[in-house]
Amino acid sequence: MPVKPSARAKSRLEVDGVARADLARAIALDTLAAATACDLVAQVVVVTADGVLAREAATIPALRFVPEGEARGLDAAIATGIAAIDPAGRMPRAALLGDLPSLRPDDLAEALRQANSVPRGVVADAEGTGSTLVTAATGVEWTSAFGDGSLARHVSLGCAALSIPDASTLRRDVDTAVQLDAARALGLGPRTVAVLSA
Ligand SMILES: Nc1nc2c(ncn2[C@@H]2O[C@H](COP(=O)(O)OP(=O)(O)OP(=O)(O)O)[C@@H](O)[C@H]2O)c(=O)[nH]1
Ligand SMILES: C[C@H](OP(=O)(O)O)C(=O)O
Repeated sequence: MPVKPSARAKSRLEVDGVARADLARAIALDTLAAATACDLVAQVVVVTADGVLAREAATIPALRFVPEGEARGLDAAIATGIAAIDPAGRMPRAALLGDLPSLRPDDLAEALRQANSVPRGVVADAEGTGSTLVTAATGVEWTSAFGDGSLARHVSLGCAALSIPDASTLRRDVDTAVQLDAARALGLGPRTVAVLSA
């Protein structure tokens, strides 16, 4: 999971009375907590340069932090994480965006179960244009092309679009206040709720 330093993250997320960096970090922490609670996940690896996030995540079990180093941008950060844990592709790997504050472990498990039967997989975001999860099976070289309109790019890289319900919490990434409202309707994680109600 790539996580941008909170001071620079979620530039489009304006919520009255809430510090954007605190909200961005809480969203990332809720996403991390859900991923670590997923039965099909052996290890969650976070690639970040955000030291505060690393400290606050100390209460979440079994996380591994990889420094971002010289890598620049989302795909480079993911590639750094993959290289740190499994450069030869000896196990199935997945990149999960860190801005899914409603994520439920079972929704991630459903996608990973489906991913087991394809060489590469992708989960579309709720709008149907971006991506929230990209997977690669054992022995398949890692590649990702996140960013605006990434779903089509991932499909052209050979990722099968996984069949995940529209309302799955795995599809609800949050960049704007409108998307945060949509996430709230699915049920936000406790850290995000705490920041919003402080
Ligand atoms: N480590 C790392 N993570 C990134 C980087 N860019 C984006 N991410 C993470 O990738 C996920 C999706 O990020 P975006 O929605 O594209 O970026 P954002 O900064 O959160 O939001 P915007 O300001 O709206 O672009 C989030 O978990 C981000 O924290 C990066 O350069 N490095
Ligand atoms: C990263 C990007 O999503 P965003 O969060 O920028 O909408 C994507 O869909 O690949």
